[in-house]
Amino acid sequence: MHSTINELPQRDLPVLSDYDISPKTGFLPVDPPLQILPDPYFAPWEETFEQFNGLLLASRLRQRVNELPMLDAARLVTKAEQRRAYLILCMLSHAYVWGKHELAAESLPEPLAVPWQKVADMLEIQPVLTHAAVVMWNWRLLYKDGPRDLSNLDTLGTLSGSSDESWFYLVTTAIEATGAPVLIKILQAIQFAREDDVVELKLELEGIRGIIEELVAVLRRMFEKCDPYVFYWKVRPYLAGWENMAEAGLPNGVRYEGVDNGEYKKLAGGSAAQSSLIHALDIAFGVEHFPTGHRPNKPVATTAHGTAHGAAHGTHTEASTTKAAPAPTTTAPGPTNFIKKMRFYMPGPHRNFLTHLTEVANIRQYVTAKAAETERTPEIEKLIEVYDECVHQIKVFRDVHIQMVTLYIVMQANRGPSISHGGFASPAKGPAATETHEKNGSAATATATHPDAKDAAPTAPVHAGNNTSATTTNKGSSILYPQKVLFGQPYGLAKKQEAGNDVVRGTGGTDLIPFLRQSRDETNETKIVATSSMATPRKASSA
Ligand code: HEM
Repeated sequence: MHSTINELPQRDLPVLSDYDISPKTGFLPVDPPLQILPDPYFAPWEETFEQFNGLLLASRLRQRVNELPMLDAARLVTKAEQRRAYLILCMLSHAYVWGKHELAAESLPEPLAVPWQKVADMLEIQPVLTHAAVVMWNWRLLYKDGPRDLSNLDTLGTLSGSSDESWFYLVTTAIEATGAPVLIKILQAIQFAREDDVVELKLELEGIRGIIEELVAVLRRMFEKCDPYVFYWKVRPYLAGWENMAEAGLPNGVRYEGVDNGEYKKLAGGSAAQSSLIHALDIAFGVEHFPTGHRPNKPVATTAHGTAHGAAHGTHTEASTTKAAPAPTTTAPGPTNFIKKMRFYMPGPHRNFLTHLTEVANIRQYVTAKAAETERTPEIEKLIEVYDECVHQIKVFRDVHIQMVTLYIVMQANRGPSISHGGFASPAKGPAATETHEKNGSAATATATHPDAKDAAPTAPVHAGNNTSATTTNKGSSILYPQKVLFGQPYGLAKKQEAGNDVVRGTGGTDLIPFLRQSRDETNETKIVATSSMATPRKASSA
C-alpha cells in the first residue's frame, strides 16, 4: 500500500442509519411524509394550513394566525409528526411575515413562534423555511407503490398555490431520491481506497458517475413545468428569510415573540444549497469552496458593493450597510463560505453525517497519490479518468444550475414584472401616497412611491406587526393596478434591477453569479487532469 494511504485517518466509516439516512431513500424519509397530524389537538394548525392559500390571497392570514391557540409542540411524538408540524409552521410563518401585497411583518406571534422554535429544536434545525421543510418533507406519492420520481410525486403544500411552485420543489425532491444510492457507494469507495483496491474503487466510481449524470438529467427537467416569471415574482419572495433583508423591510430580522425574550433572529431563507446530497458529493470528491473572490490561487475580486468576500457572507449588501437600530440578535455563525454556512440550516443528523464524512473522505487523496506514482498502470490511468469524470459531472450539474439561475432570477430581475404588481411591499417616502400603520397603539407613517411621483424620495420601511389595520391613501396609484404604487420597490427577494446594476443577490445576500461561477470553477479545479483554461488542477496536498 502507498505510504500516503497509510497516513489517512482511519476513523470508522459512518453508518447511515446512525444519521437518519437510508441507503435506499438517502436524506429523504423512508416513509412518505405525513399528510395530516393524527392528534386532533393540532386541528387548528391543520385547518389553517388547508386554507392558507385562500387566507393569504384575501389578506386574512395574519388575522387567522393571530386567532390561533397556543399549542404545545411537546405533544408531537414521532419524527414524522414533528416534520409535518415543522412544514406547516414554516409555510404559515413565511406567509405571515411576507404577506400578499402587505408590508413585511417583523414579529411572529407566539402561537407560531413558540411551537416553531420548539419543533425546530426537536429536529435540530432552524426555525426558518428550509430545504428540508419544502423539499424533503413536503411530498406524497400519487401511487403508493410507484417510484419516487416526477411521474409519481405531488407536494403537500405551496406558498403561492401554483403548480409551478410544486414542480420547483418536486424536481429537487426527485434529485434527492435519484441521488440516494450514491451515499452507500461513496462509503464503499472510501473503503476500497482504504484497502488500496484500484479496480473495485474504479467500478464504484463508475456507478457514482452514472448517478450524477442522472441528477443532471432530473435538474434539466426544471424548465418543463416551472415558469421563470411565476418562480421569481410569485414564489421566490416567500422563500426569503430575514438575514440581509433591510431593503425588504426587515433590517433587524424577525422577532419571535415568546422565544428568547422576543429577540430578533436573522436567519437565511430556503435554498437547495442546503441539500446534504450535493454537500456529500463535494466532500466525497474533495471539492473545496472558498469565500467568493478569495480563492487560494486567484487575486481577490472586488464588486461595486465591496469585496466579493463580503458579498458571500452577506456583509456587504445594501441591507447590511443600512443603518439598523441596534437590537439583540441571534445570527447564524459565519463560517468562511456560503455553501458551508448552509449546513447550519440542515437537520442535525444530516449535518453531523457531513462532518463525519469529511473526516473519512479519502478518494481524491488516494487518486492523487496513485497519479503521482512513477509507473502508472492502465488501471490507475482508468481510475484517474473515472474520478475526473465524476468531478466533471458535478461541474456539469453546476453549469446547468447557473443557466437556470440566469433564466429564473437574473433575467426576471432585469425584465421586471409584466404588470407592476407588488406582492411584497417596502414603501418609500413621498407625497404621492401615504399609508398609516398602527402597531401596539402607536402609529407609524410610511409612504409609497408611484413611478410618476417625481418628488418621491426613498426612506426606511415600516413593518406590519400583529395589528395590521392600515389606512391607505394612494393618490398617485393606477386605477387599473392600484398596487402600481409599489413599482420599483423590492418585493422580498423579488425586485426589478436598476439599469446598470448587474448585482443580483441570492437568499443569503450572495452576489449570485460570481458566487455560482466560482463554485463551478472550484469543482472543475478538483480534477486531477485539467480540462480547460479555467481549470487549473489543485495541488495534491490540498485534497
Ligand atoms: C429554478 C431553479 C433554481 C433556482 C432559481 C436556484 C437558485 C439558486 C440560488 C439563487 C443559489 C445561490 C444561493 C442562494 O442564494 O440560496 C443557489 C445555490 C444552490 N442551488 Fe439552486 N436553484 C434552483 C434549483 C436548484 C436545484 C433543483 C438544486 C438541486 C439540489 C439546486 C442546488 C443548489 C446548490 C447546491 C447551491 C449552492 C451553490 C453550489 O453548490 O454551487 N438548486 N440556487
